[in-house]
Amino acid sequence: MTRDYSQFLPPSASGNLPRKKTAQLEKLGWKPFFSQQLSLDDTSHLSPVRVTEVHRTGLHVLGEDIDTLLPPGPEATVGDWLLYDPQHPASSKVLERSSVFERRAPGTDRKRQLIAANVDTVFIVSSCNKDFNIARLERYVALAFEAAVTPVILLTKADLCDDPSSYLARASEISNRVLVELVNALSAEPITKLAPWCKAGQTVAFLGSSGVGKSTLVNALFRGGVTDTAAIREDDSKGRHTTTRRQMHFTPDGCAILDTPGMRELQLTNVETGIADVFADIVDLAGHCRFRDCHHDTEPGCAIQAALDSGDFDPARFARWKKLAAEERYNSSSLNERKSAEKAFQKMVNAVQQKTRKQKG
Ligand SMILES: Nc1nc2c(ncn2[C@@H]2O[C@H](COP(=O)(O)OP(=O)(O)OP(=O)(O)O)[C@@H](O)[C@H]2O)c(=O)[nH]1
Ligand SMILES: [Zn+2]
Repeated sequence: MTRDYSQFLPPSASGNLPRKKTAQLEKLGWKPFFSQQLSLDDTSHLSPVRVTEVHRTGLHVLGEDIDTLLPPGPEATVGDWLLYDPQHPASSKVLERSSVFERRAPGTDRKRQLIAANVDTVFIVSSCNKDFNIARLERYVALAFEAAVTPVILLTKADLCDDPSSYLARASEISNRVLVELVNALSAEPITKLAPWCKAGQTVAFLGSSGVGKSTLVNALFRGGVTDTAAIREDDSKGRHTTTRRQMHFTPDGCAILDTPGMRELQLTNVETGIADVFADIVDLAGHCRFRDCHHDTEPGCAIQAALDSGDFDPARFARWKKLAAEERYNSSSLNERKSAEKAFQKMVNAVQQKTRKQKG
């Protein structure tokens, strides 16, 4: 009798899927990270599929010879990988994500909203003009770090600027973990400059303010031939027409570009570790302050104040870190926490006003 020992062996990079199947999935962005999550039992009756669009009526998924709409059920977003169960499509399992962009919904319960999953690289786009803002770039880099996505900063409109190298120098100081590229998005440059991150099987996304050139860059990657960006009209469950945009496109090079409305509106919430990564040097220093809850203002034994005094530290960068960290605390706090903070503040204002009145009277 031949025994099957395979279940005792560590999962292989290609998992338990046949080579032909893997090759098809790799075009959609399949990686060893996902195959390693599959058991033999899974692959016997389930198929990996990737979510390319989220509709009110369900999830549009692509896989090996699969192009279908799953009914609502799995808590998934664009870019997610699911194990499609043809018998019970609504209970298809979501595979663990290699990265995820998410945000907290406004309101009391602050429910988590998934924006995009399994993105490999995010291009943070700004222009060599008055759009350029270090604080904003730092915020986007923190978001990327928090999502576990590699950020690359692209500075567009280099062709319209007299001294692009000064912008390059300033952006390069943000973090030694982030590469910065100058680019003229209207030329052929994007194809060559972005090529290292836009290979077949890679998934990329773009972040940046309006007008910085995101669409122009995407168009360049499609060699001007984006065919499926146009709005698609579909019927929702009540037979009404709704307009949606295709949210994942594949370039001629086979790179997936993830473009969801949510990505464009991303705010800074729950990015505490991302901020700590961007400002790792400051966080390191703060660890040397005498008090664990040091505010780095006037406390004795403050390592940050000492570094600022000695001129080792850029005070503007320190100020940006303080602002970003405070904003993050505010955005991530619950509505109740905010209300009680506002109440406490109002109480203090009232007390001060009363005291002033008494002094006057
Ligand atoms: N000269 C020059 N013009 C550029 C460059 N990048 C973008 N533009 C122009 O800037 C304008 C805005 O570019 P878009 O690509 O629409 O900007 P966007 O970031 O997609 O903007 P939203 O769609 O509002 O988010 C367009 O007129 C582009 O032609 C560049 O590198 N050089
Ligand atoms: Zn301190």
